[in-house]
Amino acid sequence: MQITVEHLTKRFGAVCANDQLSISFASGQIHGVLGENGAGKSTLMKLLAGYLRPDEGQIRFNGVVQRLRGPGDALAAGVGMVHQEPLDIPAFTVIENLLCAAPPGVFRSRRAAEMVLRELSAQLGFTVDPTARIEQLTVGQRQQVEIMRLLLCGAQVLILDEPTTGITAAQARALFAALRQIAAEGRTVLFVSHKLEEVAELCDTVTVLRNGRVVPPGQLPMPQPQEYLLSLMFGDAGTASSVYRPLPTIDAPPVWELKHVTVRSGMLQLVDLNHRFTAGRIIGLAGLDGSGQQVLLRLLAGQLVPERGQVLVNGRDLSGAGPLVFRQAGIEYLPADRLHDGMIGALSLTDHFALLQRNGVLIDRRRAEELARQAIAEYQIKATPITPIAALSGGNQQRAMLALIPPDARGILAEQPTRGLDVASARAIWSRLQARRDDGCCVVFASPDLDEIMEYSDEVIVCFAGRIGPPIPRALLSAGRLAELIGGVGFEALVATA
Ligand SMILES: Nc1ncnc2c1ncn2[C@@H]1O[C@H](COP(=O)(O)OP(=O)(O)OP(=O)(O)O)[C@@H](O)[C@H]1O
Repeated sequence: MQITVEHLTKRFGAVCANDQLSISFASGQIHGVLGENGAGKSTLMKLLAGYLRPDEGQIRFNGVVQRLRGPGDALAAGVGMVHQEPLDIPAFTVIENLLCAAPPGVFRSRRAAEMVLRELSAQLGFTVDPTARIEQLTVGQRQQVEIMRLLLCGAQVLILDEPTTGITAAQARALFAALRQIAAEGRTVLFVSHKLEEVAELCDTVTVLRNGRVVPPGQLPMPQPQEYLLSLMFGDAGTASSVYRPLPTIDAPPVWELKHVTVRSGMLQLVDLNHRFTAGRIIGLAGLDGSGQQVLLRLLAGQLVPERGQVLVNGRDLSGAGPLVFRQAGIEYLPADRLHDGMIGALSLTDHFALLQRNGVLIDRRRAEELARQAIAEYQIKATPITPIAALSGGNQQRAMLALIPPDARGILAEQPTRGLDVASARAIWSRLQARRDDGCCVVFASPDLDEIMEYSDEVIVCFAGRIGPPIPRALLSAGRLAELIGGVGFEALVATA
């Protein structure tokens, strides 16, 4: 199905998120949509998928003008969208999600649905068990469920908003192969991303958005030179060099110390951990999805209680204490899922500062607003103090979450700190995290992106199949060696020499 938009415009108050866009996406192809955070990509996709209504302009599917009243209309017309944060029901199984979202009459019975799902999953090379509960799945598997749900509901156009965010390299490969198959069958794929390499690898065309407009006006065939696309996306900022600042050598005390700790989360158990996480360091946790990084982060945040052993925070034994006690001890946790676990989407930055006030039952609203204004200026957040957090772009949400960390924090735990962010926003986040490190904070982060691990860590800890390796100084590690360790090659020898 061909999608065409003409003079499409969407405003949010004073912000013109899509400004007179005119583009056409041909069927049977994969179309990349590139742009920095806040460029207007998600807005365009939500207009096409019926989640938003345009202020001006037209949307045509196969030449027919559409008046979409909601996502149901768009899907009935053949357009489905996979969101950055999957829109599934975690407590339901895969098959229950499929059944409750499908229009009436699509599946004859639960068994029929299960059979169709298994077939499609095998055909697309996915690894989804129809009887598993969504909350037990990885982000990558949840995305696979969403894609299959939309295809089974008849989508001829698949929109994917930052689909490789938070999934493993293997899942990304499976996704790309599936998308190529889907396009080869004549469907249209719109692939929204910040990652140039992915667009270069996968897409037949690219459309670059900047400040709500298409630059240059119209679609470009792929391949295009990377430098050219970067300059379209960011202007001069895109070609600036990395913000990595090496670490001065220091002899600092540990923020966290683990002594013979054993901890379990679901099926995964980390046994006999003995690690020190030193102040003034950035420590990257590398590993395949589900190798133990998240369990370790949650242990260090007080969200998981050890079965055995001691967790010392700034020298105090906090084994068995909960997250509140850890926060009071100066530990902050930045979850990957900013909107569900990190902040409250319906509340503004002012509301969040009000929630953090520690002065009894009275809220000093004026003070909260003042702090929100300061944070907006200092962290360059594109929002007002009263904009709901959910309305901010991913990069602005992440800046807001960082701005909420109190200045006296001693340890910051960041799960995928630049998840879904473009190059410029990622650099901004990293220069903030480095500033925190320079102030003596210990920053521990997990990322599926090996380049990010290599670029920003002072020390790297490899997690492999529930085992946590010793810290390796970044200077002693090459990208190739890291990739091998993540796959288990040489991991035993590394642990043995520690
Ligand atoms: N519901 C909303 N209310 C107010 N402003 C909004 C809303 N949705 C988007 N915006 C604003 O519109 C602009 C474009 O946002 P959009 O989410 O489309 O950008 P994006 O390119 O998808 O960014 P990202 O890559 O971070 O997801 C941003 O300035 C954003 O803050």
